[in-house]
Amino acid sequence: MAVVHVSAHPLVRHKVARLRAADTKPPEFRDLVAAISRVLFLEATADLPLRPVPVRTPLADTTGEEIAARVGLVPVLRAGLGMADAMLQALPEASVWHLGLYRDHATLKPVTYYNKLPAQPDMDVALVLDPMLATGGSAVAAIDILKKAGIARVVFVGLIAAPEGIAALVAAHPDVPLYLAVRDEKLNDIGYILPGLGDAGDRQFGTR
Ligand SMILES: O=P(O)(O)OC[C@H]1O[C@H](OP(=O)(O)OP(=O)(O)O)[C@H](O)[C@@H]1O
Ligand SMILES: O=c1cc[nH]c(=O)[nH]1
Ligand SMILES: [Mg+2]
Repeated sequence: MAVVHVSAHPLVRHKVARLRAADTKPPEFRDLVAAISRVLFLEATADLPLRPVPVRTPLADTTGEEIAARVGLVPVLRAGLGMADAMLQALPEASVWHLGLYRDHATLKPVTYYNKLPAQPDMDVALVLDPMLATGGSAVAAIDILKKAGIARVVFVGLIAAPEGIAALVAAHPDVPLYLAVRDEKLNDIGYILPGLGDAGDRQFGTR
């Protein structure tokens, strides 16, 4: 059964309120996406393995630790881009694999238009990044692609999730843990999350 982790961090709750507000303009919206993503990244990577590493301080030799897992960040275009930038600042050694998916407005089904996964991905864990988990179709499709490419360990990190999307993702990929900023109430009749924040891609990049 999948682990569904909804952040209890006060900073996340504080920032999500501003993220939702209709009067938040793209520059502030992008800053908020980055700030929330940094907290979620820490929560989603708290169990990464470490290995010992020798360190010479100005005074003595000692043993430190370094992250032993190869981490891939997989932003789902467009809206996942801001999340990946924030996480890459925290872990610059991570690889970034871009996946282009958009949701067809009529069918609500995901359409894949770009895939920059390496031919032989050699990552230990891939974090799929998408601010919005609505019907779950896009997240399920992104994870299908990663698993077909041979990635054994996948984690989903999102900002706002509808119960319908969580259920669809857990049903399709029960081995994939979810790290979320907030679980919302429901989808409206055209597949948008309520109360949500509108279209996360448009709000980050000023397109409408
Ligand atoms: O759970 P789902 O029902 O699949 O919906 C969620 C998807 O919709 C949004 O992308 P969108 O299609 O708006 O593309 P964009 O990021 O380019 O705006 C969002 O960023 C997710 O990828
Ligand atoms: O509410 C929603 C649903 C899908 N995609 C978004 O950007 N927002
Ligand atoms: Mg969009």
